[in-house]
Amino acid sequence: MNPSMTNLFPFPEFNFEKAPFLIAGPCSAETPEQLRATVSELVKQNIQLIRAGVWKPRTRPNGFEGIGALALPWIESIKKEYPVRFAIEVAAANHVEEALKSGIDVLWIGARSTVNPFTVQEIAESLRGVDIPVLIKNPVNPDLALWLGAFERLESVGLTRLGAIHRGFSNYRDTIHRNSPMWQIPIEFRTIRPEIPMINDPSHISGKRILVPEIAQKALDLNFDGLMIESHYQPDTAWTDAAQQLTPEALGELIGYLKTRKIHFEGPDALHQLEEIRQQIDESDRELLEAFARRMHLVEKIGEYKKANNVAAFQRERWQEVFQSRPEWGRKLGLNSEAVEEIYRVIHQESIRKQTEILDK
Ligand SMILES: O=C(O)C(=O)C[C@]1(C(=O)O)C=C[C@@H](O)C=C1
Repeated sequence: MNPSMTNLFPFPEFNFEKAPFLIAGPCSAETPEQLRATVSELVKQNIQLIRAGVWKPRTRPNGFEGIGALALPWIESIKKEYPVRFAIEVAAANHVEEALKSGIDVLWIGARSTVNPFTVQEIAESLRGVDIPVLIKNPVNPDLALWLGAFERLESVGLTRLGAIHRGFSNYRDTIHRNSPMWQIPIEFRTIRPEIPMINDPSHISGKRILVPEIAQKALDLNFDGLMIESHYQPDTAWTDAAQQLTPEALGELIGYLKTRKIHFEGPDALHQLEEIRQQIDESDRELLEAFARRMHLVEKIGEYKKANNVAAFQRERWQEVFQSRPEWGRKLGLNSEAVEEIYRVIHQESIRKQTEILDK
């Protein structure tokens, strides 16, 4: 368990030992009955932090845009009945004001707000001097700097209890996922800000309940600190995101079979073996780089030859030949041909950079 989770959620009753830490609840608060029924079932699954959308940013107008502040008294009364805390989304200063007045425990900034520095700044200003956990979803577009920038804006007004939510990135057309996970972005985020807990939202990435388990498991394989999963007592009747919500019972089953991973290897034998394999990796990386340097040397040689003969750096036909054959060579060696393609894209970029440098010298 990441110790910074206890800093993020300084609630003594929260049980972080029972990994993964879960936030669950309906996409939207719809009616007092729906919210109460969902919470009463989630409590049976040991959920301690309930999510519920109160103000809903919708892509198109005239849809259900959330109950708004009218749902806040429902939350207050449910909190008196059940041992739960609530997290809601805020997208403007007046949302923050209403949420704080109603004793909401945790706020989150949605993907459509993170994308807009004015909105994030407005929310930050409205939170100056307030000590409350705030979770920041990744922006809808795959822009790591924008995501990091939102944290900096909240930190600059003195907020210290911050967490990140990875909810995936928008697609132009429908793909298998509603939002592409682009796992490398949260990985890079955690390399830069390792102290910030990272929560995965498999519901918004998958968009379909059937895909929620594999995304949730992948997040745990990557050692995410928690999961935020949409759950509704009658998902098929949900007013928003009906396809991706799980019943509390299905959520309980999912929790039962998700596997959490240890952060590190344990015991001298395991460590010794790991060390040995890592030494072999160091060795093959050296060989790889030597091969790359040899290749670049040949590319430079062709570059000089191109300069002497006044020939363009980019040679489409030869490049197509290389680009088509190498993934196939890789595949025969048991490698993932898409990864080989990716590597050759980068290699070609570097060849072109080097040769244009030579041509323009
Ligand atoms: O074959 C060439 O002309 C090269 O310069 C080598 C190379 C490569 O990296 O393989 C680089 C640039 C060209 O567009 C095609 C291929």
